[in-house]
Amino acid sequence: MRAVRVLVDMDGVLADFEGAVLRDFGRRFPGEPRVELAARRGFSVREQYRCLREDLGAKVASIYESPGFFLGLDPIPGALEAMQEMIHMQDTEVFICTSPLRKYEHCVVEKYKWVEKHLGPEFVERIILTRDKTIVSADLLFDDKDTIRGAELNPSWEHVLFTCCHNRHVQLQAPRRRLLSWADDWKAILESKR
Ligand SMILES: Cc1cn([C@H]2C[C@H](O)[C@@H](COP(=O)(O)O)O2)c(=O)[nH]c1=O
Ligand SMILES: [Mg+2]
Repeated sequence: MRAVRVLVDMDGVLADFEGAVLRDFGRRFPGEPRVELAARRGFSVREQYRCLREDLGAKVASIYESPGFFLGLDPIPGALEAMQEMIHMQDTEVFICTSPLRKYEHCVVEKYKWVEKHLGPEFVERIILTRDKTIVSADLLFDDKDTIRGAELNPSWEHVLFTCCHNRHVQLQAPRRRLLSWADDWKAILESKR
């Protein structure tokens, strides 16, 4: 039997990017309005803050571009346990597939450090860093970004939308599927590809 190859996104799926943005923004700019997680809409936190007030876009970007931001992200509940289970499953190949910021100085090295710290060296070997996930070949991609586009118009993977504050209101067209959290039945989704 051929192995099922699974790509797991990092921000919003393994690491709590949104929670840390909100927390650090409140600390750094206590007098400024914030977008609570329940009010988040759309993938880009920068765009939503910019719509709130023009200058807030740059302010929120300064949060996630700061040294220490990516390394300090909390794991999403259940993510680390699910990844450890997945890597030991028979006929299963798991990779972490994540996009760096354009302003990559701290982000790239801190993503590697985060994986080593929380998941260990065997997962560092399994990091795929790319701004175009469509050209990576796999059966499944768990990702919180509702629309994933790139050079390949027909990616080999099925994109399973991982529920996050910014996408919970997105209505998926059949046959698209969601994983509501790591407590949801991710194993059944893997099985459906065997
Ligand atoms: C503005 C903005 C940027 N990001 C960043 C964080 C990561 O570097 C990538 C997302 O990577 P993923 O592999 O697609 O999770 O973009 C973000 O996540 N949200 C934002 O609002
Ligand atoms: Mg993501």
